[in-house]
Amino acid sequence: MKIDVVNGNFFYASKKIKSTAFLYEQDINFTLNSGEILAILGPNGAGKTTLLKCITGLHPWKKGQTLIDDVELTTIPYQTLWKRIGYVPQAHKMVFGFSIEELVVMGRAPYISSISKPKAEDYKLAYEALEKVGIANLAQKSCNEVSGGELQLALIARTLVSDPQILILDEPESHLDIQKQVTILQVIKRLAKEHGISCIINTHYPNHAFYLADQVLMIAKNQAPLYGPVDDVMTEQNMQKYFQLELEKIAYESKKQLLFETLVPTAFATLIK
Ligand SMILES: Nc1ncnc2c1ncn2[C@@H]1O[C@H](COP(=O)(O)OP(=O)(O)OP(=O)(O)O)[C@@H](O)[C@H]1O
Repeated sequence: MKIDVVNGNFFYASKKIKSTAFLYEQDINFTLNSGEILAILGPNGAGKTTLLKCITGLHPWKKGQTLIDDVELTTIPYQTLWKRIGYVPQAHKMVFGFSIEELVVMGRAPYISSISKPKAEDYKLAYEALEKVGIANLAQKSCNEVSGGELQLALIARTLVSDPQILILDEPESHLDIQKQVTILQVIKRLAKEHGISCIINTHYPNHAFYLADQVLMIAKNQAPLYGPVDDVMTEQNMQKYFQLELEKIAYESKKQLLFETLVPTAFATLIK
């Protein structure tokens, strides 16, 4: 599915917070086609999580709009919308009284009527989703007995089980060991490239944007949002400006073929000395 954000901007306002200063220095605009991956990068507090919530309508835009296949998101019925969108929030260690399998089956909710129970087919799909993220062996464990990373993988499986056409992930790799990070990145890339799912991912790892993304949206306080193809946006100059950190781009080559690029903080060199 195609997602457009057109002139989007937002501010938090409540009885306590009177300010109506926009969070983003300039309005957010981007287009993401079916099967494309957009990585959102930015320092802590730049507004990445807020942006995902605005894109999905969880926080209504104060200005601008989200279009799904050219239809204004707010006009799409709630249940139809959440069959299309899978949203994986940042993982927190939550206390659930459920097993991992039950947690994942709950992802089928948009397909199950409020008076029915999940059927054998729903459990089969849940098991397949758990296999996809590599934790089918934990199906019968209680959510309280697994690690933060394992719970994160279960939350991703819960999203996959509803067969979304758009996948929105808020720092899905943040609690995962390096092997599981690679698994998750491979799963996301496969879902996009083989199943045509459009993915938006918040990440603190520039390397993951290099590996995964077709496009990058870079945001930071008091900086205009930058949006475009990975190589155009993720330059040493832009990273320094948006993250206040000097980085050097290094190419990883094999047999004179560029396999991927990585950004290394130059400060590491002085730490080693
Ligand atoms: N519910 C809220 N009410 C008021 N302000 C909020 C609320 N949630 C977030 N903020 C503020 O909005 C700004 C952006 O927060 P957000 O969580 O979107 O940033 P982020 O880029 O996702 O950060 P991080 O990388 O640390 O997860 C921050 O200054 C934050 O303090």
